[in-house]
Amino acid sequence: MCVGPIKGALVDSYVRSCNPRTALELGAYCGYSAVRIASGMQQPSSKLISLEISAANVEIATQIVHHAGLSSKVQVVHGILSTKIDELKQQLKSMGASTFDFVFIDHYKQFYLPDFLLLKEAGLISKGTVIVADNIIRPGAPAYRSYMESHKEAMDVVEHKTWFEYSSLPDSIMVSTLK
Ligand SMILES: C[S@@+](CC[C@H](N)C(=O)[O-])C[C@H]1O[C@@H](n2cnc3c(N)ncnc32)[C@H](O)[C@@H]1O
Repeated sequence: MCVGPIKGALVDSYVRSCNPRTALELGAYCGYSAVRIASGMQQPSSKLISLEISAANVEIATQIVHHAGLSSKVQVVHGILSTKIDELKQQLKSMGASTFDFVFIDHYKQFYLPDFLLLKEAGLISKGTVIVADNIIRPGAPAYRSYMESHKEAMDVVEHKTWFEYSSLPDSIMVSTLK
């Protein structure tokens, strides 16, 4: 499911304050959050790369992005992070960058922590990178949450209590900024 309007507005506010030139999304689904994030990226030649495991979703998200007039800003890429590290490094290099300014994590919850650690190990995130992670409570990413809570010396961490998309059930979004 997509992040929805309530949490989407929170994500928007972080995109605005971070004003990223380079952004990465893990989990495109139908492209809803990609359109929201890219719409807030105001720097010239800014770019969002959205990784998606499902080929069918890649096709749908690409069409939605095109329909929103954002094809020059968003690339929906078929695959998973562990097989795309070199490609992402090349993409960043072509933009004169080496790390992502903003990351939205919204794919399978058990991949949150391993993929965050992979981004760190690969040097794709660095001081100042803002990492926004959805669904911390529901369905829940407990390993990611406890890692963030126990590494506050390396990151500024804020957990926003909110609601699971299109419901009144509790959820939270966690925002970590690398120190
Ligand atoms: C919650 S949806 C994403 C919603 C989207 N971010 C939005 O708000 O519009 C999760 C998506 O992650 C994809 N996914 C699951 N595991 C993945 C992985 N390891 N890498 C990339 N995408 C993955 C799923 O196919 C699904 O489309």
